[in-house]
Amino acid sequence: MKPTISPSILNSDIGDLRGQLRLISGADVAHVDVMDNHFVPNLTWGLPVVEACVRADVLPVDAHLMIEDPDRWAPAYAEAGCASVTFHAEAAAAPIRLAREIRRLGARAGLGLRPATDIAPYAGLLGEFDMILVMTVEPGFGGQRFLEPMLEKVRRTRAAISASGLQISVQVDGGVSRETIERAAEAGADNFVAGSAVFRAEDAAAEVDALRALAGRHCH
Ligand SMILES: O=C(CO)[C@@H](O)[C@H](O)COP(=O)(O)O
Ligand SMILES: [Co+2]
Repeated sequence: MKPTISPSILNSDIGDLRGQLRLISGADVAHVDVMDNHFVPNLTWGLPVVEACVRADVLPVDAHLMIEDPDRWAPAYAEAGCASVTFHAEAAAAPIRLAREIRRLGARAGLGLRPATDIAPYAGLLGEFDMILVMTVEPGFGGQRFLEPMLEKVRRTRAAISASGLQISVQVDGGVSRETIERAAEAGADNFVAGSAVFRAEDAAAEVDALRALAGRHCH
């Protein structure tokens, strides 16, 4: 699979949302983190800001919902025009029904896994999803250190997908940088969320290109 780079706008200057999205227009997708201060101990924004990202029409929008009760809230993000909507396995009451609803509304469905959540119980559900998100930090904040033990989970996730014969993306999110992206790609990830690595770089566009090139050495 060709590597795709999804900068997270979590730590960008969102007072200038459109400008920040233009800065990363050479990326593949804009990753937008929705946090509700319940599922994670942090609060960001909700549907209006995500709609503004979609309306800016710079990049497809990947909504990462770190919220309780995604069964209730996630469909609205698909209706808003997000290219993909990821909800967390730990929070969903009816993940299959929710994934089908997201797809019916025209978005790709993603299943997010906290570091402590294994892929094995969800292996039978892979066909319901377009993307599996392996969190490589504890969700809630940008700028954290990449959790190396998650590489093993990325490997097992990719192996389960290969065994199923399906074409499903493996996304890694958290601490992805020039230092870590190659190991994540080698383990089987093909979609890379990078927040601080991109927005703290002097040249965000060049950083996106550099990350893509490094991942491309390992993605097939
Ligand atoms: O979902 C999250 C955090 O919970 C991420 O999308 C972060 O925003 C990524 O930021 P960096 O770790 O790349 O700084
Ligand atoms: Co995220």
